[in-house]
Amino acid sequence: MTVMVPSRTPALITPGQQALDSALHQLGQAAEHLGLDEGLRTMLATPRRSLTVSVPVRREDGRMDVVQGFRVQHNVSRGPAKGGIRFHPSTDIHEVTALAMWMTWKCALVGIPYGGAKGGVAVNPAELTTRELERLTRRYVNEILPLIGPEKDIPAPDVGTDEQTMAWIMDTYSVNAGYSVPGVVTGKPMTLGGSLGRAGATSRGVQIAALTALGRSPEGVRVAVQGFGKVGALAAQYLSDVGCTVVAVSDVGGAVHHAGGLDIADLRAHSAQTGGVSGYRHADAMSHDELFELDVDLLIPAALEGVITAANAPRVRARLIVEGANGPTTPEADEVLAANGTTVVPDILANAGGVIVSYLEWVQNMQAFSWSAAEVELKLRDLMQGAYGEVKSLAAEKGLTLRQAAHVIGVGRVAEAHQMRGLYP
Ligand SMILES: NC(=O)C1=CN([C@@H]2O[C@H](COP(=O)(O)OP(=O)(O)OC[C@H]3O[C@@H](n4cnc5c(N)ncnc54)[C@H](OP(=O)(O)O)[C@@H]3O)[C@@H](O)[C@H]2O)C=CC1
Ligand SMILES: O=C(O)CCC(=O)C(=O)O
Repeated sequence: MTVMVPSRTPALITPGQQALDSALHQLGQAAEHLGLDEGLRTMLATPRRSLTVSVPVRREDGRMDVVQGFRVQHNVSRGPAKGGIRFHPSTDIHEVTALAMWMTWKCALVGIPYGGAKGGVAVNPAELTTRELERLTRRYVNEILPLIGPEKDIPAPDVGTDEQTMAWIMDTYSVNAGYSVPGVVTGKPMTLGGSLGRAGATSRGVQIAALTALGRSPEGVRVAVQGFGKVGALAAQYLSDVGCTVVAVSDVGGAVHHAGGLDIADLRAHSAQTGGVSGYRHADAMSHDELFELDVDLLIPAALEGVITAANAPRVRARLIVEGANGPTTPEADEVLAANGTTVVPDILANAGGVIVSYLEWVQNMQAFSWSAAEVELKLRDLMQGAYGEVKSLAAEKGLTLRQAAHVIGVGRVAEAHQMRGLYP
């Protein structure tokens, strides 16, 4: 594909700005391929609504901390805004904007009737007690209350949040409404209207994407996973369950490696007991950087953005990368990987299982109805495999990478929605 893309800033300041720069670069490439006019490109590059809030949080010792929170609705042309809420100390408005933009293309790519959003609070949840976290979550929700709602903008879990956080969000919104509104948030506990299959949905989608991309028996396929949270740990588990050999995983505290394969269920139990993978007795410690350079067949980044860069991409030996995380590969790294013949299944396709089952949860909530685990799994599989097939065909037809093809499809569908709704009143 011949591309004219926005010039890239060499000296970037925050990881969030770097993520937004990557997202804009990817949009620029897709817009060029689609021949979108300047006005439409600007609309698609610009979030519809961005809210920055100050969130006071009363600490157990009586101290008052004030942290920043964000909710960005990137696009709502295809339906209500949808996307997770992240609690992480380095979150900023730029990162949340990039993540919201990726949600827009992701929902369009897999054909679910949503726009894209994301939220974040610049806080380290590991440093707060449960009571402090609850107070923080409720106050943040009160601050973003005018934006969210089951027909407007539906949050979900992301880094540092979980189904307990979603339960507090649902309760805070419902108390304000005066009645229970389960459809305001997805990724809820089952008892509050959660869906069977949502907890493992992103990882199940990663597994489906990985097995489809491999196109051969998973038996003996060697895997390394960066990030051992909600997405990474279950992706490792599901791949191990079908015969892959997961040789290394990492979390913030370190990486562990065992060439003969890790017992993922046992390692998950160790991590739950000790707070991390480090110190697991059936594996050796290795550095975070070494994990990316292991001689494996499949590498799954499942933590944060910008971890595969121009600096380490030349040393990546995996032939296949399946992006559990959002934005783990920079555009410069993409070029290196493509030149080296490494296939990258991009985030907006590979990790779409989460938002797909969130959509199914929301549909169930809106109809006060529930599907069985098997029904949810079937619908997830259909949507994932359908999207994968479309991306692969377009990539082959036009000579694009899977990321370029996925963006052309996602951006193209959103552009079409804008055009049909009438761009220039
Ligand atoms: N949850 C979901 O449904 C979806 C999530 N995603 C994306 O998947 C990624 C992970 O999200 P999720 O699993 O929910 O988040 P979690 O908070 O559950 O887990 C994040 C994991 O990443 C680890 N981590 C953070 N920084 C590093 C690092 N520098 N090196 C190694 N490990 C690191 C954390 O370690 P520690 O535990 O030690 O802090 C933790 O194990 C994010 O990019 C998210 O946007 C995408 C689609 C849906
Ligand atoms: O489940 C959802 O609604 C969104 C999940 C998410 O934040 C993501 O796909 O990045």
